Amino acid sequence: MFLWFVLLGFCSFFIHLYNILWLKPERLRSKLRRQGIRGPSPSPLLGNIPEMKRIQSQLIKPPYKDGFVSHDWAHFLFPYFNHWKKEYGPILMCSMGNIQLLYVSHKEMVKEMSLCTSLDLGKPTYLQRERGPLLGQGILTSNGAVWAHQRKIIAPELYMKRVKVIRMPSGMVNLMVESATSLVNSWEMKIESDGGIRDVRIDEDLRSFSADVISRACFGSNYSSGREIFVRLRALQQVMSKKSLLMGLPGLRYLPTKNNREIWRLEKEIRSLILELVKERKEAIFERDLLQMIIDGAKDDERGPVSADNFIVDNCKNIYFAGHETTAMSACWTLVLLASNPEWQARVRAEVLQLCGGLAPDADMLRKMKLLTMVIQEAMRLYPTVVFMSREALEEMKLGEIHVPKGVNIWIPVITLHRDPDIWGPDADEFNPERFANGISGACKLPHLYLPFGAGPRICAGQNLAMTELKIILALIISNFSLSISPKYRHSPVFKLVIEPEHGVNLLIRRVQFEKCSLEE
Ligand code: HEM
Repeated sequence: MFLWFVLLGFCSFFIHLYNILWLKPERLRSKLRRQGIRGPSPSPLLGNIPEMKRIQSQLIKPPYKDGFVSHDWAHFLFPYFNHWKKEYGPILMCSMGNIQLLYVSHKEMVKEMSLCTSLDLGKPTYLQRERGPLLGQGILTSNGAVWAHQRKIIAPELYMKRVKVIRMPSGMVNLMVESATSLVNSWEMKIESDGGIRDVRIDEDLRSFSADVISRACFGSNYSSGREIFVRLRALQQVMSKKSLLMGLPGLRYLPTKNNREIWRLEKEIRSLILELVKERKEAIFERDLLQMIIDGAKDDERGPVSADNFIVDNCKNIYFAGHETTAMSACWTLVLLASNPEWQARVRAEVLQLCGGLAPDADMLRKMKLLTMVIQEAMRLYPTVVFMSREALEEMKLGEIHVPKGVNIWIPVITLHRDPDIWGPDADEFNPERFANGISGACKLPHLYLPFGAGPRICAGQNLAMTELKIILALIISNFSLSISPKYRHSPVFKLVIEPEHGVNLLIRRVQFEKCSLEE
């Protein structure tokens, strides 16, 4: 009898595995196939992961040339998609483990998706499973009513009018200027001690700046404790990015591998640090910053105290993840572009100095920085930190001419769309901020395909805060220093959940001989 039950248990387990690993994805594929959508044949357990690895390994990267920044990097990151696109067209299907993907670079369909407001088109559910330790069930990964509740709490806090006067005594702009000024001062000290010019590794400094800003926006007076959390979140992101290509493999995250044990440790530490902060809050004076909004929002969550804690922890982690690396890396790529384009550097510097006249930028000056805005927009076109816009059909739905079955993931390759000569013209691969002189709609034929902040109801909630932060740090750097590419710099953008410089960014930095533009006393 016992043996019979064991045998039955084994059989049900294998039938279940067979169902989730092969039958279910195959059903989705056959529904797509019947509509004429094609793609590479998947293997049962890994889908197309082995072929992805094979194509990637066959790719020969051109050798580095000192000081040379080529923008032709996108196809080195995901060569398999380009390879398959040539064979199967702009809408193709493929699988990562048991995740069934629809890769869509078809312009009309991307437009349809950007405009789709249905809650049936949500964030991929695998994100909660696979990136759980980093993102949990916060605003970035949740769907339906849970997401709508989180968006209602978080998004209004990040709107422009709030960014200008956000609840800290001196306002968010001044706080950002304070953080940016301390970075400028630290570079100045380094340069002086080196006799007027210094080779500086800028990416870590920009990460610290961005961490500082977001800690202050989120945690107000507790921002130094917030930074402790950041250090661990960054470490968690690094560990988790190591396994991103295997993400579709079921059960992998439960194995006590070295990586997973590190992930679990960091996750636990982050959780207790955030909850400690919340506890301190309850005992201290009431403060109206983003953390307080999230704590108040958690009270409306009717799923009990454990869920309220998860609500707070997950959303704090989400704000960190959403706003930290993205902003730091966007600033980094913009500086690389300015350093390798001295003409634009001089034009932006002249604009900032003319508008600021040696003073710290305020909201009004920032609004008038047209050239700087154009440069940032062009940098985010060539180096979008988030390279795919991803969605899942949470119910069967029609997008364009395609009936997308429930459970199919849709990936829109932002990098490919941002380089398409049909959209941007023959100089699509070149740095030319002039194209944004008349805004995004003047820059290209299909403005809804410019997606650095995503699109639709899930568009980046922090884009105003991000643009303000970028303008402040870049204005202060460019008005105080002149930049050129260091011989140490090797241009190699890589994907680690966002697009990062593989070997960091080294720039040669000199003081410019103008009046210093810093925080006004
Ligand atoms: C240059 C910097 C930034 C870039 C490039 C960026 C980009 C993005 C992108 C592409 C998305 C996904 C949109 C989609 O799937 O359609 C997103 C979502 C989001 N971002 Fe940003 N982001 C930046 C900075 C920030 C900052 C500073 C914050 C907050 C402090 C923030 C908060 C969010 C939130 C909360 C979401 C989730 C929105 C939702 O799902 O409802 N982002 N961001």
